[in-house]
Amino acid sequence: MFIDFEGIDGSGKTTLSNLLSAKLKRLGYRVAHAREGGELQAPTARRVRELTRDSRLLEMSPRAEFFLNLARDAQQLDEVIAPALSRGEVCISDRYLYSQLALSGGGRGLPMDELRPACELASQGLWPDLVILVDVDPDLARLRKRLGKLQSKRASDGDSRKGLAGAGLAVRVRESFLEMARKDPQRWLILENNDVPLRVLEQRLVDAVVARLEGREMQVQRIVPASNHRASEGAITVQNVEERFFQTLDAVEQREPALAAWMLSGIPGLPAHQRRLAFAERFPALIARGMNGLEDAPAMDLREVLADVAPADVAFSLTGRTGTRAAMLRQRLYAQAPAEVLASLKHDDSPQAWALRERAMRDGRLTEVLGSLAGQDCEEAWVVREAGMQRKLYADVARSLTGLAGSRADALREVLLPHDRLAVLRSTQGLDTPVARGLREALAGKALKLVLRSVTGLDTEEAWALRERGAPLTKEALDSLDGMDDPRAWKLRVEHLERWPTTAVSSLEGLPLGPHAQALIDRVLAANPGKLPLLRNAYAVVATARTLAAPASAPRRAEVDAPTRMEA
Ligand SMILES: Nc1ncnc2c1ncn2[C@@H]1O[C@H](COP(=O)(O)OP(=O)(O)OP(=O)(O)O)[C@@H](O)[C@H]1O
Ligand SMILES: Cc1cn([C@H]2C[C@H](O)[C@@H](COP(=O)(O)O)O2)c(=O)[nH]c1=O
Repeated sequence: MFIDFEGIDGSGKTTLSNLLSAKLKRLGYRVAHAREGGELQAPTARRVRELTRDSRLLEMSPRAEFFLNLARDAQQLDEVIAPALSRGEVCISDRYLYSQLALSGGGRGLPMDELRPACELASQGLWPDLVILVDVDPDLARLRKRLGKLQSKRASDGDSRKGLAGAGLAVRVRESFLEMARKDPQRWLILENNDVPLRVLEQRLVDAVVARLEGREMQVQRIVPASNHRASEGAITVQNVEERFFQTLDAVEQREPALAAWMLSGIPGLPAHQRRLAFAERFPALIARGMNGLEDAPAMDLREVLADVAPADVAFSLTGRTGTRAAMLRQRLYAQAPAEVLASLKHDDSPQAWALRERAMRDGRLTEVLGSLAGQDCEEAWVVREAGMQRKLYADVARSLTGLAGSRADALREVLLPHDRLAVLRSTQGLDTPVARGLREALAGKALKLVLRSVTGLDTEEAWALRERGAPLTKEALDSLDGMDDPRAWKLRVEHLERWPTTAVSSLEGLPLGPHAQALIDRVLAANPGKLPLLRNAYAVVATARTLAAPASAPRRAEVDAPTRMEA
């Protein structure tokens, strides 16, 4: 029997397919997993995968990507899946040709009718007996994926081609999977993975698969394990969002405690701080990292407490923090976490910041010093950039130009472009310079997410045109409105709030809670009950607005543009 797992990135395919494989083996079945532990078993397929993920290949066309992905699946089929099936084993696959239909058809917009015959050829007529669609809210999938990477200390995908189109791609891919499942109910089983502990899901999955293996008919096409969300509790509104957020957090803590700790990231105010204290011993690194953007004294106290157990995360959380306590903490952390300490100095031109940079240069940490230079236009900074160019540290030099306007910076960007276009694009965040505009125009079709990020907060005709073009496709168009009160910002939020509800709300962060903002939040919450990332963002907006409105003596949030949202 051939069992395939499908679903968007971060939906839980790898986790659940591995759990199923292990359990079936324990039950005595002979099982082959074609992507054991997440690694494609065929070496050729692994090489093809590297190619499709390489972000330098920005010109890779949707058709070329499709055929490469077919090649990967054909190789897995010929080398791993077909032989296992012919040995009479149960063969489990983590993605198969349906992924290519969903990505290239649903995601990239190629005509499905033209894709299917090519998939048929690649499959040689061999299609799974059972497809498990692990279905999840795309916002939650991104959160879990990010959290998983933080906890396993794996590097983020960074510039993998995968992220470049923006988060909207996963939304379209998910819709495409659901459509395929709807049309082929005998083959597809949908397993909902939003608010259920993994062990419960695993059991339901094993029961369903064993029923199939024993020739018993499956009774259902969608497995929706009992959820903690109780509609009977009434609507969530701005008025009760604090109470409902913390109630929900309690429930999340029961099933995914690390996620609960991470959901507190960047939320100002005493109630969130008290919950951080309660989580700090169990998840020091997550709690420390999640204080990025918080400027109040209790947050600084907690950083000092966590400094020895989670030095890198505490250092990261100091980004944008100035003042004596932040400077002393950096001094203390430098020996254990020099890269993070230096990265936290972006836009800091204080004497203490320069003293640390000089120390790091003496220690031979050129790369890290370059990472600390965003926004610095003094001669010392240009000397370091020159040293970076001599060492061919092109991406790091580009990073050092982040947010820096002017002809000198643009001239260096021109030099860097042939080496690393995405790094240069990233450096144009918030800039309205000729190079920034030219690059955005050239890359909007290839790296829409980064292009939209680079116009965050920009109030130019070019930025508005890009947002209007991007908003139907991906949520990052609304991210780029963060804290903007312009009528065009409101229009975009309202027009696209059904598609990007979580982001329509988070983009209000930093704005006062006027009637317009309250009405939007209430409307989005009412339309999306039980959507966890949305509830978190709604509470973050409300808590931030309350903090900003509080008298100056009360604990306050950082600057309005500080990153208080969760990194996802
Ligand atoms: N129900 C759940 N409870 C807790 N954690 C979960 C749950 N489902 C998934 N996760 C976590 O979410 C993260 C993503 O899961 P996983 O890697 O299995 O997804 P995937 O679909 O294989 O993603 P990708 O296609 O990007 O490799 C993992 O860290 C996993 O542990
Ligand atoms: C670039 C890109 C790809 N996908 C899909 C298409 C492929 O089948 C898989 C490859 O991913 P994996 O990490 O090897 O499982 O993902 C996608 O969904 N989004 C993208 O941007």
